[in-house]
Amino acid sequence: MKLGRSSLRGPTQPGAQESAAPARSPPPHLVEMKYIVGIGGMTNGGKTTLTNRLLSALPNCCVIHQDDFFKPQDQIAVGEDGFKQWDALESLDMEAMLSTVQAWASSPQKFARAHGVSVQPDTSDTHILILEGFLLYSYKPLLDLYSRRYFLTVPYEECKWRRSTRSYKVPDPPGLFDGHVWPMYQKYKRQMEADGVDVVYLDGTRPREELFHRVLEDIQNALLNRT
Ligand SMILES: Nc1ncnc2c1ncn2[C@@H]1O[C@H](COP(=O)(O)OP(=O)(O)OP(=O)(O)O)[C@@H](O)[C@H]1O
Ligand SMILES: NC(=O)c1ccc[n+]([C@@H]2O[C@H](CO)[C@@H](O)[C@H]2O)c1
Repeated sequence: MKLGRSSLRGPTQPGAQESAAPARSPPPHLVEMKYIVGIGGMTNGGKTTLTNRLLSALPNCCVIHQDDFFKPQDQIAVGEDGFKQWDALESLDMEAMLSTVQAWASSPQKFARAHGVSVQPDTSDTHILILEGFLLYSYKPLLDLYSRRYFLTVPYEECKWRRSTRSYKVPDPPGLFDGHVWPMYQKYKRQMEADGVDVVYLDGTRPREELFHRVLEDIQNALLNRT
């Protein structure tokens, strides 16, 4: 199933636009609005922090974390840089991630219920899905599905320092940041820019609350204007 942006919206009543009457837009309260937001960007840019704040503020909002789609460790190749290629797109099962997004799109209500998200009756025509991850805009089949693509960045030194404070399921071996993580980040970002992907850059060194309010207001405006 190919999900274009337009196919993510439509009348809630099948056939509503098929009558012989002159084509008219259904009244706003009958239009189901599906809105996919990407919270992407570099490792330790603050994606999870921002995502969690948005989740608690937005109605009918589900999340899919890209990190949940890492392949098992024994399937991660060792590259020419001498490191296991955790930061390569091939280390993620992106087909499975796409299927999960499609499951949400085909029935956001069912998806929300299955994931313990309560659906608010007064806003039930609006459904939001946040995709959170470090390589959201490098997998072509997902690219057109986003209504908004955010991209968090922090300077090299800040990123390296934040990363050194974290412990991942598989701990970083010495030298991983400079030998693999940072070069891969630069490679994918360059490619994204060369492909002309339209992203909204966010400065991840700004205070958490500022980032949250900026993105929340942006999403709320887009929902109001249905853009
Ligand atoms: N706006 C901010 N200002 C300062 N520190 C922040 C900010 N946002 C997040 N942090 C801190 O930076 C670190 C990384 O944050 P977070 O886990 O949200 O990033 P991430 O992009 O999801 O990382 P990754 O996906 O690589 O694990 C955490 O220690 C977090 O507390
Ligand atoms: N979640 C994991 O299984 C895992 C294992 C090894 C490395 N990582 C790192 O996660 C970051 C993205 O959030 C990448 O920079 C990976 O290096 C994750």
